[in-house]
Amino acid sequence: MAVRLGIMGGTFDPIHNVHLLKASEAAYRLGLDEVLFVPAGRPWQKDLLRVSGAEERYVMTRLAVAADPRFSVSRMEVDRAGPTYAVDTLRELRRLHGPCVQLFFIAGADVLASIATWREARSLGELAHFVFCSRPGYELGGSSLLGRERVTLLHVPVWEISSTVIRQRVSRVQSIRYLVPDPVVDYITERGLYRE
Ligand SMILES: Nc1ncnc2c1ncn2[C@@H]1O[C@H](COP(=O)(O)OP(=O)(O)OP(=O)(O)O)[C@@H](O)[C@H]1O
Ligand SMILES: O=C(O)c1ccc[n+]([C@@H]2O[C@H](COP(=O)([O-])O)[C@@H](O)[C@H]2O)c1
Repeated sequence: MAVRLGIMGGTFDPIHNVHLLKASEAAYRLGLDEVLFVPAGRPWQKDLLRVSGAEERYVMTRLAVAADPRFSVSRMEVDRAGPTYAVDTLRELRRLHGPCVQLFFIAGADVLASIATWREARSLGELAHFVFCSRPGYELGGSSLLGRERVTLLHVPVWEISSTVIRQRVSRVQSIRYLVPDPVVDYITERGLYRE
């Protein structure tokens, strides 16, 4: 039987508990065998001068998923030169795993509105099935670009957490405990990240 592989892409600056909740819900609801977290190396649609180093974001992602045997982390986008495009990642995963794997790209509802701006957007639906999760402030609707049969809409218990909120809380010396996994809290504290 084909392996069902979830791909959880993100800048993860830092990774937070909603990222983990979404991956877990998608794994449960779609019967995924594994979810691969893929920290973006150079997320070209974000202000790169304000994004933490890829290596730090990769380490935080490793720390966050370590306790869950369904989750793993890929360095593929961190190690790839140039701007990070999902289309390259999906093609590389297809090449690595061959035709016996089914790919499921997991994203938040905000991505529905912006996916048309992604590199080679029209090819994405041919490379993976897309799973969009509810997110406060964003409509969870269909995608004319990807096509109905290539998309699953997933209602997850929503939280108004974002990496932006986490960074702001750290800079204001507010607690982030229970918003991000404990080992990530400790790493942020030890490295003095987001203090400004
Ligand atoms: N609260 C949330 N609910 C649902 N999806 C979310 C939520 N936060 C992030 N995501 C999704 O997780 C994926 C990775 O997002 P990202 O790493 O940019 O986190 P973020 O919290 O959106 O970051 P930032 O606040 O820095 O923009 C994206 O698909 C995004 O839509
Ligand atoms: O392929 C693209 O052009 C593209 C443009 C913007 C975002 N993405 C991917 O979307 C995922 C979430 O991105 P972000 O910027 O919300 O952290 C992550 O895997 C990014 O690499 C991909």
